[in-house]
Amino acid sequence: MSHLTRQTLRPALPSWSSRFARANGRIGVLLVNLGTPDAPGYRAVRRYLSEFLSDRRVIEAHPLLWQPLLQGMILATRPFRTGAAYRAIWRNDTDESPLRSFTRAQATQLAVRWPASSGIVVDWAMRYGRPSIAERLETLTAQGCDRILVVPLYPQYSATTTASVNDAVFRALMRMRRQPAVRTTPSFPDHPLYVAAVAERIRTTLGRLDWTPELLIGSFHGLPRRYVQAGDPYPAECGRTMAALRRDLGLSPRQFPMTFQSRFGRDRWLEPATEARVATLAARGVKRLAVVAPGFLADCVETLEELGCGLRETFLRAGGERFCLVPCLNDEAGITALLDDILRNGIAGWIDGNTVLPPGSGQTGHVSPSHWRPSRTSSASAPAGPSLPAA
Ligand SMILES: C=CC1=C(C)c2cc3[nH]c(cc4nc(cc5[nH]c(cc1n2)c(C)c5CCC(=O)O)C(CCC(=O)O)=C4C)c(C)c3C=C
Ligand SMILES: [Fe+2]
Ligand SMILES: [Fe+2]
Repeated sequence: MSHLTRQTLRPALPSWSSRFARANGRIGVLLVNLGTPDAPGYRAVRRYLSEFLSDRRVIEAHPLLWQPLLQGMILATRPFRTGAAYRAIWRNDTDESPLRSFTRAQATQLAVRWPASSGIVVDWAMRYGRPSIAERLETLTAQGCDRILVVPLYPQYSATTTASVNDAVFRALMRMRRQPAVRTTPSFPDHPLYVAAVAERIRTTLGRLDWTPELLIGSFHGLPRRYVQAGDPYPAECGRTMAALRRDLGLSPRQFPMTFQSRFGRDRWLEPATEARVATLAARGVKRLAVVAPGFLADCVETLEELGCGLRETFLRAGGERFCLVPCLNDEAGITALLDDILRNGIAGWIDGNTVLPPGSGQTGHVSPSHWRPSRTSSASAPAGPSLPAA
């Protein structure tokens, strides 16, 4: 049974010694979100946007055509507008963007369930900006992680997000002589714990209001339509999330429609567009509106500024009277339970119960207690929904 030996508690080794004296046999878990600038000023935002919008998964144009446009006109102007949006939501207490604070908090809370003494090291990274995926993979391997689970924090798969994270991981591995074994986790658009956590967030938030929304909108980040025509399953996965949430909340598509926000550039993007739909609803006499953004696991500039400020203003200006933005899961207990389940599924065969198996032990091992597997149908239950008028 020596191969089942539990990892002993070891403090992180100082970097000079870890290079030479590796504590092998650990499992690394790397949570990855999109990324965010280091500061809301022009230079930091420009640097971030330049990295983000140079990703060929995000902008599918030939660099010879795209780079002159990006480095010229777009990065000369866009950072002012984007920087103003970040300034409006910047956390002055910690001097960072909410996305970074919440992503760190999600990793910290998961690490409480899986402390270093379990043989599992939980860490986090950003696809664009810092901490980078390459840097955190180096750190994890230096801490003795010879198996690494990468968890892209996107419930719905898109090549622009999930695949881009995986690209960056494997690009970083290309520079390593001694690579860890790596697994990446699939999207989870109707994972019961995800659906239950978002539905609960909606119920609690709307339950605290002293008014009743006439309509709840589910707004997802948009995507150019041609990416979908080329095979990106993103809108279908958003649809699965909406179907599961509607089931859980007992709402119809009319009471809880799906929209897409954040058009960028001249291409046609997914429709209906959140902003246009909200303006139309207000013009048709809807006075009380609630919005939730289920595709974002953490509040960020897209939710807090674009929806919480911009969309609110659009609605009120067009005749709306009450507006509520449901917060993302952020650091709620529900997200820790979800990430814990994703982790357990992801490392199946690498641990037995809560004991880390040594690499190459040939043990299948098992983890409990997850019963979720990616599927086309949700098994979410259907407790009472928020009180919205009938469709
Ligand atoms: C062509 C451009 C873009 C595509 C495609 C795209 C897809 C996409 N993005 C997210 C999640 C987030 N995007 C965020 C910000 C953001 N996104 C774009 C452009 C595209 N996104 C830009 C230019 C920006 C910066 C803000 C702005 O200038 O408008 C964020 C917020 C990050 C933060 O720090 O708060 C998130 C999160 C998804 C899920 C997605 C595809 C499905
Ligand atoms: Fe985006
Ligand atoms: Fe946006």
